[in-house]
Amino acid sequence: MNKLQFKQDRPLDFIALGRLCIDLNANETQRPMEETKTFTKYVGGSPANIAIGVSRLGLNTGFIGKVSDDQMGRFITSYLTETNIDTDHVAIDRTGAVTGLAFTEIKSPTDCSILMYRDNVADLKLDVHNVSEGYIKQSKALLISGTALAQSPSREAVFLALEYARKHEVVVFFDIDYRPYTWASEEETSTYYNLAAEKCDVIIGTREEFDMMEKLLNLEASSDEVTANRWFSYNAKIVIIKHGGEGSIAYTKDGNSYRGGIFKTKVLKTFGAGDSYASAFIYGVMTGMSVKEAMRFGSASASIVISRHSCSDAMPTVAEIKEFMSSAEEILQETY
Ligand SMILES: Nc1ncnc2c1ncn2[C@@H]1O[C@H](COP(=O)(O)OP(=O)(O)OP(=O)(O)O)[C@@H](O)[C@H]1O
Ligand SMILES: O=C(O)C[C@@H](O)[C@H](O)C(=O)CO
Repeated sequence: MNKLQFKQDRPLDFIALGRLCIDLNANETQRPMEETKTFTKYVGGSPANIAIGVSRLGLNTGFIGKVSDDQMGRFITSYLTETNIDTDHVAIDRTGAVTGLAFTEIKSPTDCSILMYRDNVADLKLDVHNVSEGYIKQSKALLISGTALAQSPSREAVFLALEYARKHEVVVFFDIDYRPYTWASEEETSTYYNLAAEKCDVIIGTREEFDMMEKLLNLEASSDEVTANRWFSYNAKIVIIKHGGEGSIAYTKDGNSYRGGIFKTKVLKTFGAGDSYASAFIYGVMTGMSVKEAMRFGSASASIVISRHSCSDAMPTVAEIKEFMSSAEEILQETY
C-alpha cells in the first residue's frame, strides 16, 4: 500500500503520545541566559507542541502522557483542555516525579539554544498501563515522538501503542525528535529509533537525526534518497527530511519526491520550526492536501512560529496560515 489511508469512521483524528513539559523562554533576548532575568512559561515538549498545533488547526485531538502531581502538571492539563485536546489519557504521576523544563536562550535569530532539566521527569514514567487499546483504535492517526523511547517504562509504552496502532490500522507518524540529553548512548538511541521507525507510516526528521539512526549501519554512503528508500522497505509511505532554512524534501513510496521551500519571515528564534512544520503537514495530509501542498502548509506554519516568542502558544490557525501564505515570499532552494 503506497498511500496513507485514514479510517474516516473514527471519532478521533489524532492522538499524540509522549512528552509534556514546560518551556521557559527568555524574555530578554539577544543575550546569553546568564544575563536573563525573566522567562515566560508555556506548555512545551515536542509531541505536546504538535498536538496543540493540529488541534488549533481543527483536528479532533487526544493525548497519551503523564504529568507531575503539582502546579506544573495542572497547568499543562488545563492548557491542553483549553486547546480542545482530550486529556482523559493524560495520567498523573504519584511517585514525586517532576515536569521537564526547557529553558530557552535567544542570543540572536540564528543562535538559539535550549537548556533542559529532565531528571526524574514524569513524562518518562508513562507505562504500558497508561496505553489503552480502546482509545488508540478510536483514532485515525497516532504520533509517537522519539524522546519517549529514551527510558523505560515510557519505552515499552511506545512499543505497545505501536502494536495497537498497527492492529487497528491507525496511521502512525514518527517525529524523530532526537534530544541527546535524555539518552545514555548512541548505540541505545539508534537501536530503539530504528526498531520504532520500522512500524511507522510517516517518518519526519532532520538530516542529522537520520544520520544518528544510520550510524551503526555502516552504510557506504547515505543521502536523503538512500535514507527514504531504506524505510520504504518497512512500513513507511512518506519520509520527510528537514533541512532548516533550506527547506525540506519528502519522498513517497511510489517513487516520487517533492522539495519544500521556505517562506521568508522575521525570525525571532528558530526552535519550534520542526513542531509547527509537523503539525501543519499532518493536518494537510489528513485533510486531503497533496504531499507537496501539505509541505507548503507546514513550512508556512513554521515561518509563523519562528517569528513569535513561544512554540505552543504561537501555533497558528488555518486562517492565519492561509493569510500568511497569500502575502509571504516563498523561496525554493536546490542546495541539497
Ligand atoms: N530560518 C527559517 N526561515 C524559514 N523557514 C524555516 C527556517 N528554519 C526552518 N524553517 C522551516 O521549518 C522546517 C523545519 O525546520 P528544521 O529543519 O529546523 O526542523 P527542526 O530542527 O526539527 O526544528 P526545531 O528547531 O524546532 O527543532 C524547515 O523545513 C523549513 O520549512
Ligand atoms: O521538545 C522539547 O522538549 C523542547 C520544546 O518544548 C521546545 O518548545 C522546542 O524546542 C520546540 O522545538
